[in-house]
Amino acid sequence: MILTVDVGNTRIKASVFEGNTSLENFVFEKNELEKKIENILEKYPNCSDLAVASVGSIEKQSFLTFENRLKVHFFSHEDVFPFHNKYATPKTLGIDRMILSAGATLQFPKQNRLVIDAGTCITYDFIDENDNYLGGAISPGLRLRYESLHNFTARLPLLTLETPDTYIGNSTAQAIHSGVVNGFVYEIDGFIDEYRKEFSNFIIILTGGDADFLAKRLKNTIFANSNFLLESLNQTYQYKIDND
Ligand SMILES: Nc1ncnc2c1ncn2[C@@H]1O[C@H](COP(=O)(O)OP(=O)(O)OP(=O)(O)O)[C@@H](O)[C@H]1O
Ligand SMILES: CC(C)(CO)[C@@H](O)C(=O)NCCC(=O)O
Ligand SMILES: [K+]
Repeated sequence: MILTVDVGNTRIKASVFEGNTSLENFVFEKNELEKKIENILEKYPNCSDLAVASVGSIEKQSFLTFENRLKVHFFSHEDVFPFHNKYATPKTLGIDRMILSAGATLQFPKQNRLVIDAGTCITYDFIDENDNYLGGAISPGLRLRYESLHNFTARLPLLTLETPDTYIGNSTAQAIHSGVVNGFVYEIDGFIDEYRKEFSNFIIILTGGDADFLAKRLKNTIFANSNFLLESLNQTYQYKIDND
């Protein structure tokens, strides 16, 4: 059994895998890390490996305490990945984007793939049918948009996610919901349309904390898999073991 841990910008997600099957998922805050992992290992004592991808502030050292019980692997740019990295600054490419791209490459061989992760940030990653990682985009996520409007203006309230009735918001609240939610949806549909102009065929993988909310609102039909990063982490770890 493999325990996979995704340290995101906001929260931590973990899953226990038996082969390719996820047995249970966990979500927790950064200050609970050690205690939560202890609990998971108590419940699943057959975990033999711990695979971590972190874009957050948590470093490798935080996982060293588990090394006497499990094989711990903290993913970095030094690892083997199943794609050719064409990013001009490969060392600064987020490890979450690398894991998502590895998962897309391994799960959907020999085709163009676009991965959209709607989390704290929205990230777009494109891997072509020859397994070249080309790059993509980074923009603010849904919650970050609500928070930025409030934090960087004098008068805008902090609102929580609500689906706007129309794109013509007729009050401050409706205008904000329209700007944030419709803007979010138009952006993603717009990017997909742009990729369609250049690549006739590609599969789209939508993941992240806002994936389910988004999937039903996009013009383009896409299947959401909010577990894709953890699944990819499990697969990239197996790939690493086979190719080291
Ligand atoms: N409890 C929650 N805390 C934070 N965001 C949440 C929560 N529940 C739903 N969300 C939604 O999920 C989005 C954040 O996604 P996610 O949880 O994937 O972020 P994350 O943990 O920071 O991971 P990453 O850094 O990989 O994006 C927010 O825009 C928000 O709308
Ligand atoms: C874009 C985020 C914040 C998304 O989690 C992360 O992938 C990151 O910190 N990336 C580094 C910059 C880059 O990917 O080019
Ligand atoms: K993200």
